[in-house]
Amino acid sequence: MADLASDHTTTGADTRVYSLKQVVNAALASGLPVAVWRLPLGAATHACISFDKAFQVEHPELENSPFGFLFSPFVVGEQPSVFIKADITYSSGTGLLQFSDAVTQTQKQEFIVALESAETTNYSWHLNSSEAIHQQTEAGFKNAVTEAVKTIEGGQMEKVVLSRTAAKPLPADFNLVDAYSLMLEAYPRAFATLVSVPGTGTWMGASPEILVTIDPEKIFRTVALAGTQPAINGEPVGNAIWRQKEIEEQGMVERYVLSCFKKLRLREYTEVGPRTIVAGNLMHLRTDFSVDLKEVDFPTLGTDMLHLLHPTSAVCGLPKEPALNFILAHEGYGRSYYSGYLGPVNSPDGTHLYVNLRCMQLQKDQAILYAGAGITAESNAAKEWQETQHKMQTMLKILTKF
Ligand SMILES: C=C(O[C@H]1C=CC=C(C(=O)O)[C@@H]1O)C(=O)O
Repeated sequence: MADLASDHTTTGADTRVYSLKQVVNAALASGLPVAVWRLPLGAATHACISFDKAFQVEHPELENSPFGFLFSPFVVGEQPSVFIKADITYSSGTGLLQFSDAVTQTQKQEFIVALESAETTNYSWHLNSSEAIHQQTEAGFKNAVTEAVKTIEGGQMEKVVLSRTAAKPLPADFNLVDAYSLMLEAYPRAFATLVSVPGTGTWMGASPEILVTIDPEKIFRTVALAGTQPAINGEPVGNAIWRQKEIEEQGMVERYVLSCFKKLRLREYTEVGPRTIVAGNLMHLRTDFSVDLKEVDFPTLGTDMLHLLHPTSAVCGLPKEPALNFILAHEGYGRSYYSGYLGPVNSPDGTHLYVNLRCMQLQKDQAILYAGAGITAESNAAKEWQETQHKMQTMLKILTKF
């Protein structure tokens, strides 16, 4: 282990090399909020830690935000949108920690002491203050799907995304950072996150769905993602055959993205797809949208699209309002941060907000897995239930590795 009594500068940088486990455990031991992320196909894992224990934002604004990590629920206002300001940053690429100018010498020294014992001890993660989560039964979920199909046939909406939870006991030797590392390996194409905030709780996930990203070259991106079928090992994605139901379901998400551009009177965008993509054990249809902000003068596009898009038709439905009301009335539980959004804002790699899918919430002794499925007039309740089971495999596979 590094010599902790010496060899660190008194300004921004600490010259010692740390492991991700040390950094996360030191944050947990110090009672601080921490977020960890790895971009799809990214080589390095990044983390940020805030000394502010409960920083909440009412209406996230991307353009003027300092560097930090945003964690927002499905229903804005039902849970807080948490912002983990990057007081301390870490990258596995260098193994170095960086302290922002806002960090005092005392805070820095205390954190360095916490790092000392952080490699070996298995610290407990931050828990949600109201741990009880209502479970949706198989019969309850299928009834909700049947009701949804009737409502769609009645013309009140075109599509609604219904979801459910499943509680799984944590294996005796479960370790938070080891689980995250297993997830990085298992899902190299996913946006892989671990967020742990005092009072808010701990979530881990491997999302396939961009909500809003703006890279350092000032390219804005979003996607329309929908339609699901199991990926067949070794089978080229080009051979995938999609039913009319999935094509229409994805088409609705695409139309919704286009309607948001239209609302903002933005015409200069690029649209590619839909194409088949692989996400873990599943395939989806995805259309990619991009806007070059160097050429289009629209400085607030990121924030404007974020608020228009969320919750997208991939997690809520179409039209948005009746679909949301249907979810709140029939889903039978609160989604909390599942199908909300999360990611770094104004990091050196830009802003990368993804939809919180293929995720689990870690309680003291169990994991709560979340998954949903898009319901249209063509939906069959048994198949939709099975689809949620397939989606839950993404996190289940990680739990069974212990
Ligand atoms: C709602 C989820 O997935 C969405 C994203 C892709 C495909 C979906 C679908 O085919 O239903 C969902 O809209 C989830 O993973 O819980």
